[in-house]
Formats: sequence, C-alpha cells, structure tokens
Amino acid sequence: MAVNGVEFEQRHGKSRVRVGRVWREPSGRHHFVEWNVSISLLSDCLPAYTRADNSDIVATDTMKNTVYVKAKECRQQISVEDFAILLGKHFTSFYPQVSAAIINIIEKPWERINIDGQPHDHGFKLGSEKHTTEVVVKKSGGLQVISGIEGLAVLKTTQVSNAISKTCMLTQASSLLCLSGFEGFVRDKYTILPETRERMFATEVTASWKYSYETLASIPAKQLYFMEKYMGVKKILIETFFGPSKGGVYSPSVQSTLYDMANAVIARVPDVSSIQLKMPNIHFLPVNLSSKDNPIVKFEDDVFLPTDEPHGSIQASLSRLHSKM
Ligand SMILES: O=c1[nH]c(=O)c2[nH]c(=O)[nH]c2[nH]1
Repeated sequence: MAVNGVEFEQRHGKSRVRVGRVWREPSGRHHFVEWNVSISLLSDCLPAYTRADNSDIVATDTMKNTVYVKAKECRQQISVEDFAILLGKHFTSFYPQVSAAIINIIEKPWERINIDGQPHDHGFKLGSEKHTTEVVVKKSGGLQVISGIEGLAVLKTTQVSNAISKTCMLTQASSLLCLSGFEGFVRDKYTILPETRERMFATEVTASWKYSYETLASIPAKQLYFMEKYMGVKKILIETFFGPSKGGVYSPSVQSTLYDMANAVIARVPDVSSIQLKMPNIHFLPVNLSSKDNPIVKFEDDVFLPTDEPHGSIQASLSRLHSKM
C-alpha cells in the first residue's frame, strides 16, 4: 500500500513461543509434543506506525498467551500442522483487522522409548531430525500448508564388494553396479578432484513440501492426517536415498539422488504439489599419511577425515505441472 508517497508493508507477531503438551489416555499411555511456535499477523494497524495510535494492535504478548490457551483447548492429540491451522483460523476470525496469519512451528523430535523391546507408556527420548510446518491462513478461508524435515543426517559408506568392484572395472555399464560415485564432470585447469566410482555419501537433508489444499474447507478431517503424511514422506526420502538393505542403490551424484528422492515423493504422495530438497555434500576426505620414506597410512577406501566445512551445497525443487504454486 502507498503511504505518504512511499510503498509500505508491515506485519507483526511473536517468535519462538515454546510449549509442551501432554495427552493422557485412560489406559495410562501418554502422548507428548514440544513445539516452538512463531506467529506473524497481517493486520490493518497502519495508525500504530504513522500516528502512534495503538488501538488496532493485537499485542504480541496476547499472541503468546493464545498459544497456551489453544494448546490447553486441544483435548485430543493434534498434528503440528493442524495446530498451526487452528491458530491461523483463530487469529483471522477473532480479530476483524487481521487479514492473514502466518504460523511457523518446529516440533522437537521426542520419540517414545522402548524398554526391552516394549514401547514405554510415558517415556520419551530426543531423536535427531525435526518436523517443521508453515501454514498461511487468510480471512477468506484461503490456505497454504507446507510441511518439512530439518536435520535428517544420512550417510552411506558405499564400499563395493570385491566381486562388484571387479565388474565395475570391467563392464561398460559398470556404474550401475557400483553404489556411489562422481564422474564425468567438467575438467579444467582448476580441477584436481579425481573421478571416483566409490566414495562416502553423507548429507543432512532439509526438505519442505507443499500440500495441494487451498482452502480450510478442503483439509481432510482425519485426526493426525498430516502426521501420517509426514511419516510417509520421510520413509520415501530415506528408502530412496539408501535403496534396498542388501545391495543398496547406485548414486552417480548428490544431484541425481536428490532428484530421485523428490520425484519419488511427487509420484507416490498425490496431495503433495511441490517439494524442495537441500542436500549439502558433507565431505569425508581420504587419509594418506607418509613421511619421506615411510608410508604410514595409505588410503584404501577405509580411513577418512570427516569435515564440516567447506561443503557442497545442492538444492532443487520439483512442482507438479498445472498445480497452482
Ligand atoms: O555429487 C556431487 N555433486 C557435485 O556437484 C560435486 N562437486 C564436487 O566437487 N563433488 C561433487 N559431488
């Protein structure tokens, strides 16, 4: 909007509101979530900026309190996406001046603990990757739901067996039989990286995918629907990365594996309209140690120097054609 001859945009909200919620079943089984909620409201409160008039401001402290009230009101376990939708619906319907709410939530990976192979009734341990969501709710009932995974660290050692290794050397279609490599890239006067058909493949996947639902009315009513979807997408990403437990799957590059992972989600989850993957190439460097006349450690695809930086950064997104992005 133009204000006094300049373009003006604003939003305000509360970030990092932390809440834990437990649900107790009569059977004695408990469910627990821990969320870190950020709220951003698009609202008609121009006078607060231009005339020091706060009469239309929803206080960010009130937004924080609302998170706890709404968590309390959820009598049944709810997915992080549905909680974000519920908050968005509240802010856009309760306050006339609020036209849209953007809710971001990160769920901490508390996982039920197993004791002697049995799931514990009320014991949890912290896992690794986090479940994230970003939901936009408009006063009109318009909606956008994005789910994601942060910090899914995966690695395959991709050591090929002797038999396969031999075939790799001998046949034209060799790369199909090896497990991870990187060959055929641009070589110029700055290049020293050797071509390889056998290397470590380590990455930390950040994924976010958008659902095709565009209105509040079209959201499936099934309890924990988005939780099931999240578990399903994570399974597809992991299985596509690793391949079968015996033999695995060949990776000719991070790019190619990333594409296969994203494509598998689009192919197998009909209500996902687009997906973005970020997969840093976390390098494990070959270790060779030698003095002038004493080779102490000769690298034979066995001893590596793990590194954090620098790392390759590779990302891509895939969207269904004809879906509204
Ligand atoms: O899978 C890879 N993709 C690259 O783009 C790249 N660049 C590089 O140095 N190593 C790799 N590996």
